[in-house]
Amino acid sequence: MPSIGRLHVITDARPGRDVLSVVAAGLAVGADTIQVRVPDATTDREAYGLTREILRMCRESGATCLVNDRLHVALAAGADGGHVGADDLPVDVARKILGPHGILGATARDPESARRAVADGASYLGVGPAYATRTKDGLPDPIGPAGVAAVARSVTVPVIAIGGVTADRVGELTAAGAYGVAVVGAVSEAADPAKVTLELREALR
Ligand SMILES: Cc1ncc(COP(=O)(O)OP(=O)(O)O)c(N)n1
Ligand SMILES: Cc1ncsc1CCOP(=O)(O)O
Ligand SMILES: [Mg+2]
Repeated sequence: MPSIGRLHVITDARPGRDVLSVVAAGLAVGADTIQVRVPDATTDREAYGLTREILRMCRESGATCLVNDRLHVALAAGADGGHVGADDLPVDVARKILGPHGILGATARDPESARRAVADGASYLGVGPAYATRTKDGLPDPIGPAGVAAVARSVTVPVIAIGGVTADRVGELTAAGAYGVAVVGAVSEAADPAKVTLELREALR
């Protein structure tokens, strides 16, 4: 049975990123969950192919493979689940599609939406943006560790903090009640993605 994991490396959907080499580097040093997140312009055919390759890498490493937004691709590829936010299928509908055993992440930034997402079938919550981030445009203001704590107090499912996460910030996020973290830029922008992933892994101990 795949686990939700504590160190989620999310593929960088920005142009010019070497996604597979970053995934390989992260898996080699302990990333326990990979989330496949692609540009909106990516075709389903391309998303499926990428997911199948990343799933193969995850199976070799014993890591969990999730797909962002496109649950049909997750199902078609045989991934372990998916992640939905405000612009994606509603959580209750996503749960119906994934079935009772799939891992379903949902984005939440306050206790009310967090409780609703869990009631609707979320297995874990992606909570943030915890800090400012350049990776995704149009986000609301960061909620900080205090905002993560408010959500973590309100639910019993794992909280994965996301948004501007770096190794030096992991301690305050786990102290706030986060079970784990999700990272894009700190790993994908690193000269040595494996080194940064290892630092994140160590910070989660
Ligand atoms: C672990 C995790 N948390 C939050 C998100 C954000 O998902 P969403 O709000 O659907 O935004 P997009 O990622 O689809 O742009 C996530 N992907 N993973
Ligand atoms: C997809 C998403 N949702 C909230 S923040 C974010 C991007 C996180 O990227 P980074 O780890 O580089 O801040
Ligand atoms: Mg989404």
